[in-house]
Amino acid sequence: MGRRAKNKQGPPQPIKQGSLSTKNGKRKAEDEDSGTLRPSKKLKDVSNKVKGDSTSKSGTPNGKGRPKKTKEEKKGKKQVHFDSEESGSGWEDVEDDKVDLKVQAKSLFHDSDDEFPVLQGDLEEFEGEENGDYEEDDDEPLRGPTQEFDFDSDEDEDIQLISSKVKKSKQFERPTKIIPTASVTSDSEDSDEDEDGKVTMSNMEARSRALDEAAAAEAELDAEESRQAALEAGDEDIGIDDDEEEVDGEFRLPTATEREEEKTQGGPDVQTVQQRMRFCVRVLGNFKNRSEKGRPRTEYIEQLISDIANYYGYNEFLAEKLFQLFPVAEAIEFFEANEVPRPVTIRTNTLRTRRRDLAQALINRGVNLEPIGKWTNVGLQVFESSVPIGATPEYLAGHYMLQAASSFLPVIALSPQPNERVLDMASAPGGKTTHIAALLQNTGVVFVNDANKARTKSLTANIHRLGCKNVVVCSYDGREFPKVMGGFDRVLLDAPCSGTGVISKDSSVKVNKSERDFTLLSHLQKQLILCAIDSVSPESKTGGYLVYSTCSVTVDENEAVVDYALRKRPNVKLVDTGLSFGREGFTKYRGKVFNPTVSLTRRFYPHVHNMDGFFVAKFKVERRSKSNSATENVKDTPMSTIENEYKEDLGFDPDEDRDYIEKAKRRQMKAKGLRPPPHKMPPQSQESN
Ligand SMILES: C[S@@+](CC[C@H](N)C(=O)[O-])C[C@H]1O[C@@H](n2cnc3c(N)ncnc32)[C@H](O)[C@@H]1O
Repeated sequence: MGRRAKNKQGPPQPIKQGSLSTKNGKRKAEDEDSGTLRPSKKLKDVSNKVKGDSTSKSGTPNGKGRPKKTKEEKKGKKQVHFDSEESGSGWEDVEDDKVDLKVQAKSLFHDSDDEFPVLQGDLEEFEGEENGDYEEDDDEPLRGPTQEFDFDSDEDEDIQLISSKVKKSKQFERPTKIIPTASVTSDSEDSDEDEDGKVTMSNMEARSRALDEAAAAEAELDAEESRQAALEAGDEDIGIDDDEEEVDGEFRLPTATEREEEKTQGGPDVQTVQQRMRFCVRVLGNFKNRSEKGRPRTEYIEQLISDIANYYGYNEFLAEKLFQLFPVAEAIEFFEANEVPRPVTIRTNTLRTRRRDLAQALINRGVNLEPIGKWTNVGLQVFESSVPIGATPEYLAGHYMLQAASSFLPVIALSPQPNERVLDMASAPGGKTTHIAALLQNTGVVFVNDANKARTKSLTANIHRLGCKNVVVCSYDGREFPKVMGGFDRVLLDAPCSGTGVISKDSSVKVNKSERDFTLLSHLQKQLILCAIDSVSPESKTGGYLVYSTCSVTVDENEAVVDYALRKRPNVKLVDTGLSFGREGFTKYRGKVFNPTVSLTRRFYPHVHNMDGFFVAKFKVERRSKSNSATENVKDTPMSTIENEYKEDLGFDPDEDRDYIEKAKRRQMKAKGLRPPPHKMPPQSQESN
């Protein structure tokens, strides 16, 4: 067994243990119908990391990230409430003049912040309350801290202290926090043990946090270690207890005929699938010693992917795509983590208040919260609340934004400076926009754009609620933006994506994405990134940066796009994101080799960081030298030309398409009883004639 395997970090815990699972797969439905719980313990033992409170997984059949009522809730215990309305899958109603992508892309995209759009319909509840007072504050915003990194601040401890005083009598369970980094852990100021080393009421909080952090750092090391081991050995001994062998007993991989038979009988039962997954993971962990003679590795992998798809409710294509991102055992952890909601987090709006004051105000209302971690000085993690967190007077007064922790990352990487001119190219519903405006302290200007006009309504509402006064909202296709204006100090492209990082919030992704969707998305992202680069001013005195981000974990939407941009724009280079944690981007993936600097990009995973899956890349845009000015400015280039630039990479062959169109036209004419014109010979054949 791997040294660390015995000691592994627990799973990313949900806000309240026991309110898990957004399963919508077939197995889930069966479980619920039969009233039995999904017996996941065995699997968790295999991964030896994901040890969530499986017995309490009651699950929700519809997914959409809304946890089903837990036993605690039914008994009347408190839970976190959201009153914010969930928006649609996004990107509906985009003008259809670019039929090629826009039409096809409808409903392809996923918006990382869709879960927390502007509050609607709850205002009446608070009429005549503090709300009015806050409105007066609009013209005199409180200026909060503008730096994201403030490691000297003792604010975290203060908030914890306030929080712990209020919580004393409540006996709250302490779920695992969002995972901080090893570097943060080593810096930790929380080792404030009493001199005699005793645990006291005053140091308990800090000690438990320090333990969480140490465990988190350990988890990151574990993952790294197993990745390295897998790469080096070409085999993945994932450290399963040897006595597990006995539990497997005589279990063996079914033959192709047996699998066919199984299908005709309506598929295997959930126990069989579970046992088989566990078995395959074990065999693949030490293939030389555990595999059956004559059965190749691919057979085990095929079986495992098919069972994962079945068990977790994915289509096989996506199950395989996601499986391929990780070593075998870690893949299971990833799929498991997608069954658990991520922690509820809020971002303090420093234009209106300070985090300490906000924390105090919410604690007074019965909200149990803590600072997210040292990497942000504006984030709070909400554990429990007796009030709807999306409808408190503080929320309505714009003191905070309900925002996933991962969504802070691109803005931290962007690091806008006061008085700069910033573009947020795909911005609705505005989680990152309002964060940018706050970091600019309402100075400079933020142009915020979204191709979907309907979505700019919630964007505008958020901008007003949070008191951002330096924002100009517009609605263009981002691919046209360089033609509209340019010269920005910094640009954020939080690109439309497949949402494979936010499956715990929107489980429909599990079944509604096909290979073609990923091709189209990658195509659009490549077009957008070039336009985003060309919107940055290389002359900027303070900036000249682009941040590209997605809430997806696939390589096609991330490293492949970044690598493409590096090839097409020799005047840009990747730079450090400034984020103190996250895994390095892939520089090699399934036979593709990317620019080595792609390792500067960062990946975030639910099973590692207890955040939504996310990707962040930061570019520095430099002046074009004469030698590289061959690549025209997208701004001055017609869209048709820009699209042609992608031809070779995207596998679209216009000549081939022309032929298909021609054939289709001829068929149509024949069907109408018309005689099609004689078939035109392709130029080459004519020449050879
Ligand atoms: C991931 S979401 C952005 C989330 C936003 N940055 C936030 O933090 O709230 C992607 C957005 O891109 C928009 N979008 C899709 N295609 C676009 C295009 N061609 N140009 C500009 N925006 C586009 C979608 O309408 C969607 O709102």
